[in-house]
This record gives sequence, structure tokens and C-alpha cells, in this order.
Amino acid sequence: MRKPIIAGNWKMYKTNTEARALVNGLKEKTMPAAVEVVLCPPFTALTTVAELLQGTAIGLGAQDLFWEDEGAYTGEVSPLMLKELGCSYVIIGHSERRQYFGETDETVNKKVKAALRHGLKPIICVGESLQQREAGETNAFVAGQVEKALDGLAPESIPQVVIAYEPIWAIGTGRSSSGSDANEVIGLVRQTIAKKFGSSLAEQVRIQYGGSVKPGNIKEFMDQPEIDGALVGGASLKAEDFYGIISY
Ligand SMILES: O=C[C@H](O)COP(=O)(O)O
Repeated sequence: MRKPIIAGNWKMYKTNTEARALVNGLKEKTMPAAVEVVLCPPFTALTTVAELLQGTAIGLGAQDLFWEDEGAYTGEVSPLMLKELGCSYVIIGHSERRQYFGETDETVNKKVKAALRHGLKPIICVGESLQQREAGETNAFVAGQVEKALDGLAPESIPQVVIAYEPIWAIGTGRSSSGSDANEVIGLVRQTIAKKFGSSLAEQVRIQYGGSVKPGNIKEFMDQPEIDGALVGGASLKAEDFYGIISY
């Protein structure tokens, strides 16, 4: 049985003062034991949030990392640094990093290996554009992203991996996928993993849906057999909204 995981990707929101207010708002609520909850603040707020999460069951994640442990890579952040701050997860390959910052399937694969090397669980983002969906290319494109992201991984590391299926056309638009459509693509993602690593390991991988998840639609996704959670953007920025999702 896979434990559901719901992560809040704050993207480029929340100064340290705002981060403190958001986390304190969540700490006033009773977290559901049956759901793994993870917060992914900007790098600048990781220390503040890590301190506030001490003693709670809420996990900490980063939104990206570099694949080297250290070096002359101005502006980058290493897995060692994230681990020291208390991160247990790291989002890799988000469509916004692929779109704006040159992230490729190859760099995603390097980052996944670096994360696992340092005991960080990767939340690997995959998903098609509206053009690809309308052209019927979704399955082939998403399967290719999964294959390349996981290329060369040791089988024993596969259960540590989380995949987030985020159709690009649903991100930030208020137009989410349907539960059944998301379930179909996520089933394909799991089949793709099974082809490379066997069905026993594929069944252990938690796969989230992301793209305009709100308190009003989370249950539609969580009722689906293949969907194990959500990667939430906008609705993770207010304690009430995010709690409405994690307490589905
Ligand atoms: O990482 C989160 C996804 O980009 C979804 O963002 P959203 O919930 O604002 O659509």
C-alpha cells in the first residue's frame, strides 16, 4: 500500500517573514497521519521553515539542486547543502525549469542521481503541453521523460523516487485535468517504470498529479487507483487552502 504524499511547491513566493506566517498557520492544524505532507519553500526560506518544522510530521523539500557536490557553479545549490538543512525531498525537472531555465531530460537525470546519492528523494516532474495533448502525443512524450529521468538508476533506489505528472496546460490555469484522464496517464507512467525495473518496484513508486489542484477537486484525484498524491502550487500558499487539500 503506497502512503499518499501531498507536497506544496511554493515556487518563487514567500519571504522568510511570509514563510513563517504560513507554516505557523499550518502548525495550528492537525495533520492527517495517513498522508505524508511536504513543504517546498524557496532556497532562501529553507532554514526558517526547517526550524519551524522541528518536532512536526511535515517534511521539507527543495525546488531544485545542482548535480555536483561543490564547485565553481555560481548561483547553484548542492545536494550536500540541502541535506544539511534538513531536506528529505527535492523537486527536479519542474516544467517551469524546463521552460525558462534550460532544464533537459539529461540534466534531470544527472540531478536525480545526485539527489539519490545524498539520500534526497526526488520528486520528478513530467507532463505534456496542450499542443502535444491535442496532437495525441501525451503518452509517448511522458513515457520518454520518465525513461530518461530514470536511466541508469540502481533498482534499489526506485522506491525512493516520486513522480509528479503535471500537464503543462493545467499548471496555474485553474483548468485541471480530470481525475480519470490523470489516472490514465499516471497508469502509463507506472507501466513505463515497470518495463524498466519490473512491476514489483513500479508498484512501490508514488505518483502525484499536479496542475490546479484545489480543495474542491483533490478528492477526485485521490479516489483514483493510480494516483498517490498531489504536487500543489498556488493552493499551497495559504494555510487554509493547503489544509483543505491535505485533509481531503
Ligand atoms: O508544482 C506545482 C504545479 O506547478 C502546479 O501548480 P498549480 O497548483 O499552481 O497549478
